[in-house]
Amino acid sequence: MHESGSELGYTVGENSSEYFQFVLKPGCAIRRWEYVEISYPDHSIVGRVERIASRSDLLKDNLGYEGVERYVKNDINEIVDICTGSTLGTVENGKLTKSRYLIRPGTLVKRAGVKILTEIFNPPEEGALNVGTLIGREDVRVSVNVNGLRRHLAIVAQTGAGKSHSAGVIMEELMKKGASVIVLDPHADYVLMRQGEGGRSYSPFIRIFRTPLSTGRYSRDNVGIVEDFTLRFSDLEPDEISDIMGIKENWTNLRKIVEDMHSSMKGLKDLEDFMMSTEKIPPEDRKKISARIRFIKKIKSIFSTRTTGLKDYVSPGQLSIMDLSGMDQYLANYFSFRVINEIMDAKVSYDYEYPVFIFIEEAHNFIPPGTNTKISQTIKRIASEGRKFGVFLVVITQRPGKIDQDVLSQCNSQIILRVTNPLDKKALMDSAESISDAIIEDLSSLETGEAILVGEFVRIPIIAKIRERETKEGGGDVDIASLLIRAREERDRNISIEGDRERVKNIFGG
Ligand SMILES: Nc1ncnc2c1ncn2[C@@H]1O[C@H](COP(=O)(O)OP(=O)(O)OP(=O)(O)O)[C@@H](O)[C@H]1O
Repeated sequence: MHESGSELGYTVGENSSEYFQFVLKPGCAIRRWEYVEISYPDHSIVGRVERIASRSDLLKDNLGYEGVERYVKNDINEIVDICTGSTLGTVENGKLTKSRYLIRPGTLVKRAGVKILTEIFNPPEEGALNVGTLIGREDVRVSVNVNGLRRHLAIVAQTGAGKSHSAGVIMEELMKKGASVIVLDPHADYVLMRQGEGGRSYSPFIRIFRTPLSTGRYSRDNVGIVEDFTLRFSDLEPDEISDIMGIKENWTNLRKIVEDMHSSMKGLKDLEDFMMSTEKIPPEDRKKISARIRFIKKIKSIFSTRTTGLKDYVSPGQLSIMDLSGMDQYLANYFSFRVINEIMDAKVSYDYEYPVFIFIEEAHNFIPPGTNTKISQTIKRIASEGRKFGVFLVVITQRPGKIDQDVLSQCNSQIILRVTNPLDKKALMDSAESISDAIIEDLSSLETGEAILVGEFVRIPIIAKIRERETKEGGGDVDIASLLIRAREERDRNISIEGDRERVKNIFGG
């Protein structure tokens, strides 16, 4: 790392309050996105290097190899390195404001110091969530402000770029602050969070719920205590029974039959009663509903003597992970709807005082554009009204182009990791004014774990390296090479066992 505060060069040519360019001091190395500082007696202007170019007026492209070699061998060096920077703002009395000062040619540019960068990117605020460090400046921590999550957060990137990792970091920080957090986890990416050295300190605050229908990507031995998310049949409305039976919302005939069966039931109304009630409906209806009845019988393990409720999964400082792995999407939708609808009801009626954060992994599967399912309606409602009641979304997706655009544009803060697909870039660009052309251009060149943070939770767009996780990750990339070594070893073991058997057979016969 280069010394902070060291001289880098002087401004040249035309400069403005937004952009400036400087000629680099010989021997100085600089990288794109590095932070620089122009100091005046009463304020400092902080900028970021956006472009680096090197120019020679002598070494023209028509010179030919020998010509260039002659200059180089005679040490004729008149190469000029020009850096173009954009101003991030002016720091005056420790406060960052938009820069309106003129930068004149011939002004000294220095590498930005730790102090000034820390003032900007990691201000000492109660609501600061520590998410990582500045790219190229591991000595400068970056935090985002929890109050900026008031208008929801989107975490967007192509697969493998670090969405779940980043979401886990935000969850850890929220737990430190005592937030109530719910995670809808269709691929069991978060169920190992209680494991590992760091995870153990969080484990008293993490509960994992799994419906008996979730296949569970990791066994209970790996995950530890997992609580069943169950339903008591008698707590269900006819509409919910239809949802569970996989009867679509517009299949009104079948829904009506379920309603008739439900209203013909007497007494306890458990699943057995419900199935018996097919006897009380006309034979043609019985025929129509028979396949769905067979289906609900197959999934009867989700029913129990108790419905898992709000008090189980919402509590101050608790992170509740809903492991939905292996479930059909419509059942995942039903359970997710149940959970977030109950949260919204409790918040609207002021039954739960504290803010609740709902993380939705693979959000494009819950709210694809143009759908009007109960889960999508509820998510849309939270996106537009949640902030009034203290319910905040963290929407995680690899397909910003394949998610309801209203919900995406209600997410006023965004963590964007590597994205290369042009359609997804366009969707991002359309979703927020704060995402400029320059940001979109940079998205393809981000490394795994590098992110652009934009919107209400930061003062200015930041390019950061998201910090290491303290809790254990699930669902990371598999190391194919080491797995193949194990596969070869197993194959060779099998071959040698076979060989031994063969030899024994030859010695003893048969
Ligand atoms: N900031 C980071 N620091 C270190 N490693 C990281 C970071 N971000 C991601 N990784 C690693 O990169 C791999 C992919 O990350 P992750 O699973 O979070 O990606 P993803 O975008 O959620 O992928 P998918 O869409 O497939 O779920 C993981 O092995 C993870 O540990």
